[in-house]
Amino acid sequence: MIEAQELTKRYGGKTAVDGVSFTIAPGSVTGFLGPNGAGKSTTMRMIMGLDRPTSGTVTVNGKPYAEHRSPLSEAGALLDAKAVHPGRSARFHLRTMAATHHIPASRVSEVIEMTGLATVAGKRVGGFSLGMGQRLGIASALLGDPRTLILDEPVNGLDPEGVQWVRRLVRSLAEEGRTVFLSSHLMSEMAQTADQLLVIGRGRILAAGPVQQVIDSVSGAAVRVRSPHAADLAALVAADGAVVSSPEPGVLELGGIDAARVGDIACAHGIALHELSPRSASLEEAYMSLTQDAVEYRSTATRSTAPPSTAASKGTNR
Ligand SMILES: Nc1ncnc2c1ncn2[C@@H]1O[C@H](COP(=O)(O)OP(=O)(O)OP(=O)(O)O)[C@@H](O)[C@H]1O
Repeated sequence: MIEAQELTKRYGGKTAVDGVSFTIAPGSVTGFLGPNGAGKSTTMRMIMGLDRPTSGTVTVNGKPYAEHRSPLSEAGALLDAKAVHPGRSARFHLRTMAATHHIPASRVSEVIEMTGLATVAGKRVGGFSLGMGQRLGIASALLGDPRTLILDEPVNGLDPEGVQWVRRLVRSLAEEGRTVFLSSHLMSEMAQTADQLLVIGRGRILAAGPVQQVIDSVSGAAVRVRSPHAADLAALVAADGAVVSSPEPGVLELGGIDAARVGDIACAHGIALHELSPRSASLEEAYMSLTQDAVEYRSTATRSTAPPSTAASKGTNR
């Protein structure tokens, strides 16, 4: 369990995290989403006691992380996969961590197996690919068999098999009752992996809750209907409070009403329906809509009409 109360972090004049309060519950995977610079890494570092809050508090399993007697069994984190001495082997790195935290060496072998590092565990970390570095970071996070896992971009650099592996791993850790809090920029991945979402923009919480609830809160439930009597139906559902639009003759797109209510109204008035489909936005659409005012670094549009030699205009960061 992670609990933040009015958590704030300022760097000079820059407010990276601005009075956020949230609870990350055990037994589920909570996805942490937000544009570049939104404050995700800063929040995660404060949870792990690596950055001191300017004000507010954050606890892990009931206490500030640094106050736990065996912190690695309370929370394990992957925050910066590159933060390992490049001259050390993966096994040496994990053994050193284990020795300083009274974790048995047998656990080092276990996490090496769990993370698929067995064939490279004796090699220098400096020669690792991005994906191997991520696996080592996840192995380090798992070393203390922690009740809470905090993973910043864990699938970054992993191949599709690795991405699936992370998904299965975090799901099974949550099913064991652990708290799993992870960030990712891959919306499709998040939609498949997370149960809950916390969306942050410019240091503030934009949305929080179960994935579908967050999507519906942004896009609203919508229903598509096809009927030979679309105009009659439009008048009836509008009188019931629905927002009606008609993208083509005979087709209605309705907001503010659910499919069951539309079906009941049509039935009560003897109106035939040829299609009645609830529609939901994708997580990506909901995310874009939620964060549109909170994006700090926006790409310029690529001009599709430019000749091939100039069409590859690069997104520029402000
Ligand atoms: N040590 C620091 N000193 C000054 N400013 C910082 C520092 N760390 C972060 N910031 C600023 O705080 C804001 C939040 O940064 P943070 O790294 O937490 O965002 P993020 O959501 O993790 O972004 P990304 O998705 O790009 O990793 C940014 O504007 C960043 O430039």
